[in-house]
Amino acid sequence: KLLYNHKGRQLPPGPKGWPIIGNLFDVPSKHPWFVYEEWGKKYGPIMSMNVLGQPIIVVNSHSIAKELMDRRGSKYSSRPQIPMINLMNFNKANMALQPYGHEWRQTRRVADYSLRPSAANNYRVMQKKNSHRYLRQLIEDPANFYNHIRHFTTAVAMDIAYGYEIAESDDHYVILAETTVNKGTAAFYPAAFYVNMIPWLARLPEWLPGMGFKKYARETSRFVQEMIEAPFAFVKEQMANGTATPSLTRDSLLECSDPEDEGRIKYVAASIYSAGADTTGSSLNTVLLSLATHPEVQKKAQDELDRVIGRGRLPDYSDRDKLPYVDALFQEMMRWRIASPMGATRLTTEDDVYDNYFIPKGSIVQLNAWAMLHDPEHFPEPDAFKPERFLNKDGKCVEDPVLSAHFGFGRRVCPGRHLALNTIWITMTAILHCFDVRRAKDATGKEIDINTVYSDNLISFPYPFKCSITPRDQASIDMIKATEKMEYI
Ligand code: HEM
Repeated sequence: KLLYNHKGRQLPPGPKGWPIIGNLFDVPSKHPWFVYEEWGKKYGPIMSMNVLGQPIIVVNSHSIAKELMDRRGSKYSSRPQIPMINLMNFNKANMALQPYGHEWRQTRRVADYSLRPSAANNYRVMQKKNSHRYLRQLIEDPANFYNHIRHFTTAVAMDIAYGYEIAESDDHYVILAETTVNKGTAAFYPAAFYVNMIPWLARLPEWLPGMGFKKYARETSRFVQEMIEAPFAFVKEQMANGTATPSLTRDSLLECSDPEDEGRIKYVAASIYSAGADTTGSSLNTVLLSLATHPEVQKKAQDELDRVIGRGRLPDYSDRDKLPYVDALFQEMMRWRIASPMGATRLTTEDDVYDNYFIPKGSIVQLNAWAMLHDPEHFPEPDAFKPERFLNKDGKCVEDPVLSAHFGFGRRVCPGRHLALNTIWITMTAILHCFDVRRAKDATGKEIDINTVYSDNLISFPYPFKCSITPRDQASIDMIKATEKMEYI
């Protein structure tokens, strides 16, 4: 019934399923982006599966994703609703989970306005300040880089959202946000809770045996509530006292005329941490991993920085146009390893036909950003790390539109992308300027291998790895130490 519909048209090709269960056992349990990339060679750039009657469409091609998500956005912009996530109210803490419709449009209006490029640029000073603190931490305790990155991305998210400066450790809001987001992401997978696969279980009373998930959801929803409300109340209190510092919450509240926008501002502010901290953190890990595994690329970028900036100061955003190789390296890093290789899942809200294939209303659509950014036709030798692929014959860095796949498509494209790119660029450039990042060595002096395959969590991270991060020279130490007394205006 599902395979042939809408005037006898067929769904896109895909693995042959079984009666009733369909492709239940074909759904990849590990690294789906690799599996779908491989399937693409057999079935083509758009594929389908049917799991217990649920159509799943997988798109490996950038141009097809653009056609469907950009040009036919009204049909492809909703999100599947995950029962446990909604029971926990976690959908209220991350607008990426909101279904398409009037309320999403209103929330998105607030997000787009407050995170637009010119607004994002206002946060550059704060991003620079936090990136400088990270550099100081790398001098003092380089082995702990993973924790420093966590602290850094949380600090940026809380500062942008609420103008709140987090404590060095054991910060109440940070613990709250981390605990909530960890509980939320753990509940995403179909197998995490039975109710995700059998939604009507949610309608049964909590006292019945096997209903423990309802109690868990009720308890977790209290964390979610506090994560959303507590920092928001902090800003309002500061505004009442006249002590609020600039933040997305303060600035949006000052400008908002529609009283209903207050709830939307709260939603967007909470989404900054839940959608922005780990994704940016993954990319900051990629900075270190890609440099440690490609010393020759690192050297070329350092030579350019030394030539353009010299050894007397740290790089700044205004230097960007003069650093084509560094920029090409930045683009290659964002192509080579991806924080969210399968993007965020979509749900279709109307029937559609693409290239004579039928795509029914209610289909889950997965956009394989990994396959798009590793398409050998577009990026020859896709797993090689080659910044040169973005340089033209005059040595200028050329922005490739396919790279946007990293941040999604169309109406639901990541609204935080300008902020994220600003954080990553300023940090990557300062690390290149001040540190040599290398593979760590074992007790015998042999280099320790680094696994460049990332985890298959919702947000994909490198598996824990070791690298050596040492200041390039005394000038590097001086430049970083000088930031302690720097005035940020
Ligand atoms: C390297 C960092 C980041 C990556 C790779 C990333 C990636 C993505 C992707 C792939 C989507 C889904 C887009 C789609 O459905 O087509 C998304 C959505 C979203 N991102 Fe980001 N993101 C990053 C950083 C951020 C930051 C810093 C923020 C907040 C300031 C943010 C806020 C959001 C929000 C709110 C959504 C949901 C948009 C909606 O559903 O309408 N992201 N992001």
